[in-house]
Amino acid sequence: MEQLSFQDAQQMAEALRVELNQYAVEYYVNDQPSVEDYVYDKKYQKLVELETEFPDLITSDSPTQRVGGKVLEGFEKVVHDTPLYSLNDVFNKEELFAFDERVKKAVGKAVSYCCELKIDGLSISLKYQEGLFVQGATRGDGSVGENITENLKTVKSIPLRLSEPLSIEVRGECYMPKSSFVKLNEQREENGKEVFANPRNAAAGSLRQLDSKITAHRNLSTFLYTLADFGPLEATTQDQTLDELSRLGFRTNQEWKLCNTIDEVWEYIESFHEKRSQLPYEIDGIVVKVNDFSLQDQLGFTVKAPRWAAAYKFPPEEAETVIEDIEWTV
Ligand SMILES: NC(=O)c1cc2c(=O)c3cc(F)ccc3oc2nc1N
Repeated sequence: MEQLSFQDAQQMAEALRVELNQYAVEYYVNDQPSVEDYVYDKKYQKLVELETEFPDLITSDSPTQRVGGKVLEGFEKVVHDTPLYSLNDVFNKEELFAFDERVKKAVGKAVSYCCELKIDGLSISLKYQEGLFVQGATRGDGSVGENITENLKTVKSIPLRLSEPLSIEVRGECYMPKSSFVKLNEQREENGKEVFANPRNAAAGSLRQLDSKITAHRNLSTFLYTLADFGPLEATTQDQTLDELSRLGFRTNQEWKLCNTIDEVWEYIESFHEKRSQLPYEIDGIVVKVNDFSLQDQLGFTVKAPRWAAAYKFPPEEAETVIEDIEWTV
């Protein structure tokens, strides 16, 4: 390549970064790629050449920073600014309706609920300073988690830079798609390694890697659902929050539904109980949340969980009964 001035290289690198990050949002966040892989790969290679020749060009949001870096000795602890609570489970229609009765009694009126698929992954917390991803952590015990920033940087659906220079904290679920889980276990079986029992364990094992280069190959994804530190954002309901997260470049699960009665909630639950096995990711139920934040504040939390939410749990999916090829003695 002809000798480039630093300024020219800097302009080219910035343009390539913007273009490549946009392609990545289309592919990994919106599942709607606009270019073929080879177009991405060629431009990516060009950026790698520029960054190799001019290392000072490398920025924290460059797509080249997603391949994983140094191997850690261990994970630092992270004290969460606000706790990551767990959810109260309900297991049948009666318990769900009893939850609704408690809510109506406490707030003195019927409320709308935002219903979301309950993704069977790991809770994560992501912090951004002036729009840049600065820290990712596990839930841990709810108050103290592990700093897994290096690993989460390799998760392609997590934006390294937001569409606005905001300082916020968001929370959601990191999971492994069913198809990636099957492929990973096939590889492990071929290499004589122990297979993972389910996608949740596979995701957990992939996020607990001290070598983020391994995490980078596990094809993890995310669905974000909560703003923990709103910064300047003013969402006042859960459905607005989901729209805001999406606008900022986060991957959100689009199956959510605003239900104005508990009967609608029940219909939604029944519909997804049927569709569950066709989803490309595992869910273990439906999360039912009082939609209005002022009502959530009125309801508050118990020691371990919000009073304004319930997790309707599905029974464990019947494992496909695989009849092994029985070796018939000849
Ligand atoms: N697994 C999930 O897909 C999921 C999980 C939670 C929570 O764990 C959760 C915990 C809280 F204290 C409050 C809201 C929550 O909302 C949630 N929403 C979701 N969609």
